[in-house]
Amino acid sequence: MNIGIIGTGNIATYLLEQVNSNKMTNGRIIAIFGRNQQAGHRLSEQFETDFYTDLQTFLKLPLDIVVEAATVEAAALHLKEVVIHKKDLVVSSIGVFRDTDFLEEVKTLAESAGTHIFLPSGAIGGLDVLQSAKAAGGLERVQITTRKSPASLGMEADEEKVIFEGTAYEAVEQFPKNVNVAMTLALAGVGVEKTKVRIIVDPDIERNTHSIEAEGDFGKLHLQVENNPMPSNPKTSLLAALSILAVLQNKDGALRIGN
Ligand SMILES: NC(=O)C1=CN([C@@H]2O[C@H](COP(=O)(O)OP(=O)(O)OC[C@H]3O[C@@H](n4cnc5c(N)ncnc54)[C@H](O)[C@@H]3O)[C@@H](O)[C@H]2O)C=CC1
Ligand SMILES: O=C([O-])CC(=O)C(=O)O
Repeated sequence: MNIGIIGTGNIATYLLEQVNSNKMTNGRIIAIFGRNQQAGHRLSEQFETDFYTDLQTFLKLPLDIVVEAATVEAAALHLKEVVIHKKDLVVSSIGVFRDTDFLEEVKTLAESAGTHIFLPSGAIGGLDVLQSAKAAGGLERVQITTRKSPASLGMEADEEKVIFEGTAYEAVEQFPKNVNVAMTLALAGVGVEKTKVRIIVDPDIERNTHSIEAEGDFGKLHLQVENNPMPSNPKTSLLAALSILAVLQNKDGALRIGN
C-alpha cells in the first residue's frame, strides 16, 4: 500500500516514524505534501520519503490512500481533489465537516470514484456504540465534556473554568484545533446541532480528557478517555495519531471488529 500524507506536523511525523521506520503497517509513506519547506525537506531526508509542495504533482503519484493531517482550512482546500484523483482518504481535521454540504459533496465524489473515506475515532471512543444505538433511530441524547490543560488549549488560566458550552457546530467553529472529536461524535450520533459540547480549561490536569454521555432506546453510555498529549503538539492526543495508524493497519483486512 502506497500512502501519502498531507501535512508535515506532529501527526505526520508520528506516522512516518511508525510506518516507514518501525514498519507498523504493510504499507509505506512514499510522499508527503505540505507548505512548510523546511519541515518537508527534513522529514523527506529522515524518513526516505518524497516531499511535494504542488498538490497536483503529489496526487499524480501511485498513491492508494492519502492521510490528511494538516488543518481544517487545508482540509477544506484539498480533500475534494484527493477524491477526484480516486484515492482513498483518511481525514484528521474532521471539524471541516461541520459544513454538512461539504461532507455530502466529498461523499458523492467518493461514491462516483469508487473510493472510501475513513474518519478515524481520533482521540475518543464509543462511536461504535452511537452508531449501533441509532441504527433503528432510537438515539436521543449525546454530550461530550472536554477537559484540557491551558497549554493544550493554547491559553493562560490559573483555575478551572468552563470556557465553552454549546453545540458541536459552534464548538468546532470556535476551537478548530481542539475539538475535532465533537464533530466525529456528531457524525456518528445525533448531528452537529443536537450534540452538546462543554470545554473546560483545567490547570491541574495533564491529560486531554474527553467524557462522553449518551442515552436512548439502547440504554446509557458513559465513557471517559484520559489521553496523554503528544510532546510535539500538546493540543493533540497520542490516541488520535494511533487511531490513524489503526485505520491503515485494518483497512484491507478480511475481519472487521465493531459494527
Ligand atoms: N480527529 C481527532 O480526534 C483529532 C484531530 N486532530 C487534528 O489533526 C490535524 C493534525 O494535527 P497535528 O499533526 O497535531 O497538527 P500540527 O499543527 O502539528 O501539524 C499541522 C500541519 O499542517 C500543515 N499545514 C497547515 N496548513 C496547510 C496547508 N494549507 N497545506 C498543507 N499543510 C498545511 C502545517 O504546516 C503543519 O505541518 C489538526 O487539524 C488537528 O486539529 C488532532 C487531534 C485529534
Ligand atoms: O487530541 C485531542 O484530545 C482532541 C483534539 O485535539 C481534537 O479533537 O481536535
